[in-house]
Parts: sequence; C-alpha cells; structure tokens
Amino acid sequence: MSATTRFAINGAKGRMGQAVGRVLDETGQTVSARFEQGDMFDLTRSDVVIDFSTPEASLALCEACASEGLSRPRPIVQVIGSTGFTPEQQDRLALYADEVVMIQSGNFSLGVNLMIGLLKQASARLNAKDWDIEVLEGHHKRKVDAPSGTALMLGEATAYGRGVNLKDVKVAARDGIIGARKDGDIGFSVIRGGGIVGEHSVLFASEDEIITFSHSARDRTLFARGAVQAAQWGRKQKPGIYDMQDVLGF
Ligand SMILES: NC(=O)C1=CN([C@@H]2O[C@H](COP(=O)(O)OP(=O)(O)OC[C@H]3O[C@@H](n4cnc5c(N)ncnc54)[C@H](OP(=O)(O)O)[C@@H]3O)[C@@H](O)[C@H]2O)C=CC1
Ligand SMILES: O=C(O)C1=N[C@H](C(=O)O)C[C@H](O)C1
Repeated sequence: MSATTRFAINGAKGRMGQAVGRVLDETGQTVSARFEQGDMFDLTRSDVVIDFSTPEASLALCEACASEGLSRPRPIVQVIGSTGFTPEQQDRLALYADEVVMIQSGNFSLGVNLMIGLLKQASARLNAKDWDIEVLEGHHKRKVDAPSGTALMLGEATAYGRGVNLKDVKVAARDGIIGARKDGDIGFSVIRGGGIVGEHSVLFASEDEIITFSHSARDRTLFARGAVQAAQWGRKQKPGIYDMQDVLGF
C-alpha cells in the first residue's frame, strides 16, 4: 500500500465532484485523476475513486475498478455516492463485490447515519396500528431522482424496525381520491426548489402526538468530507459492499 492515498474523482465537474476536489485540496491530499462523462477510467495512478455521478456511470466505473484491481496487491476502493439505483442496477453492482472495496451510501453525513439507528429503535417501539410513518425530503431544483437516496435509506430504517420490506409498504405518490391511509404504510413526500442542499424529516404521527426526526444539510462539503473519510477507511478493508454505518462503527 502506498503511504499517500491517491484519490481519483468521478463526476469531477459536478456539484459534488467539485466539493470533493475542494476538500482534498484543503486537506493536502493528492488528486490523481478527474473523470467526466466520455472519459476512459484510467485508474493506473489511483488507489481510491470518489464517485458522485449517475448509477450507470458508477456501474461502468466499478467494472474498471475490478479490472484494474486484478493486477494489484490491494483492491481499488470506490466510494459510491450516486443515488437512484434501480434494484436491477443494485444487483449488477453486487457482481463486483469480490474484487472492489465499495462503500455505498445515499448520504455520507454523520447526522443522517446517526438518525438511521435512532429510527430503527423508534419504529421497533411505535406500533403500526397507532403510529403512521411519513418521510419528507427537499432538494435543489436540479436533482433528478426522487425520493432521494437518503429518504429511501430513512424509510428502509423504519421498515427494518417494523420487520417489514419497504417495497411492500412504500407509498411514494398521492393524488386525487386515493382513499384513507392504510395502517403500516410508509409515505414519502418530495419538495424540489431553488438551491436546497438537503432536508429530511421522518414523522411518527399518532392521533395525539407527533414525533419528528429531522436533518438539515447546510453545505454539500459535509457529504464530501464523509466520502473522503470513507475512502480512507476503505483502504484497510477486504473487497465487499460497505456503507457509512460500517465506516462510522454505528
Ligand atoms: N451520497 C451522498 O452523500 C450524496 C449523493 N449525491 C448524489 O450524487 C450524484 C451527483 O450529484 P451532483 O454532484 O449534485 O450532480 P451533478 O449533476 O452536479 O454531477 C454529476 C456529474 O457526473 C457527471 N457524469 C454523468 N455521467 C457520467 C459518466 N458516464 N461518467 C463520468 N461522469 C459522468 C456529470 O457530467 P454531465 O454534467 O456532463 O452530465 C456531472 O459532472 C447524484 O446521484 C446525487 O443524488 C449528492 C450529494 C450527496
Ligand atoms: O442530489 C443531492 O443533492 C443529494 N443527494 C443525496 C440523496 O439523494 O439523498 C444526498 C443529499 O441529500 C444531497
């Protein structure tokens, strides 16, 4: 393992790619490559790649990481921040789990990852008959996927606490005469506007009281710092798919 980690950035000109570049510059790290749409993924001079792009671009990059890793004593680390993977794309990513150290999360902030544990506890204790769960999220107007990766992780955490599969109880759109809410549903509401960095709330609503867990991201540098932390942690790991909970030890 080389003493200094050499960082490549995928989606380097994007909002997150630029934020990652700034964090790496500020902390005196070596940026070994910057990839954009249409570039070949030349990873010969890189140990890790921080990737905030699109699901298809992340998949193509993962294939390149796996292939480059074959000629190395240590696997390449890919930190995957892209969101909006379909279940089929997620399955394709898993095919590289024996060759690449992948750290994938819809949100690399400490706060959201702490909230996931709290939501698992709360949803295990608040029964589905009396407590309705609603996930609310807001983002900038250029975001292309909905609900956000974070909202889906928060919804997954509450479904886990209740011992159900999110896909069986998820309600992501309401419009018109849709009938009364079903006990056990987990609802999602989405706001898109202006420059909102990332707002997430999870409500547990009973007839008499409402408990709200919320997180507000003020600057996307937050996610970039978490991704760099994840990359450094990943250098000591075996190939596999990890998440930010693993990095933080939550
Ligand atoms: N996990 C987390 O903590 C966070 C995740 N995100 C997620 O990260 C992703 C990127 O967000 P954001 O930076 O705001 O989006 P941007 O659109 O600003 O950036 C995405 C970048 O990826 C580039 N890109 C597209 N296709 C490819 C490709 N095939 N190969 C290489 N690069 C490509 C885009 O280029 P072009 O403009 O030419 O299309 C663009 O520069 C989103 O999925 C978002 O949800 C965002 C913030 C935090
Ligand atoms: O696209 C964004 O900007 C963000 N995307 C992530 C998500 O989908 O949850 C994380 C963050 O909220 C910002």
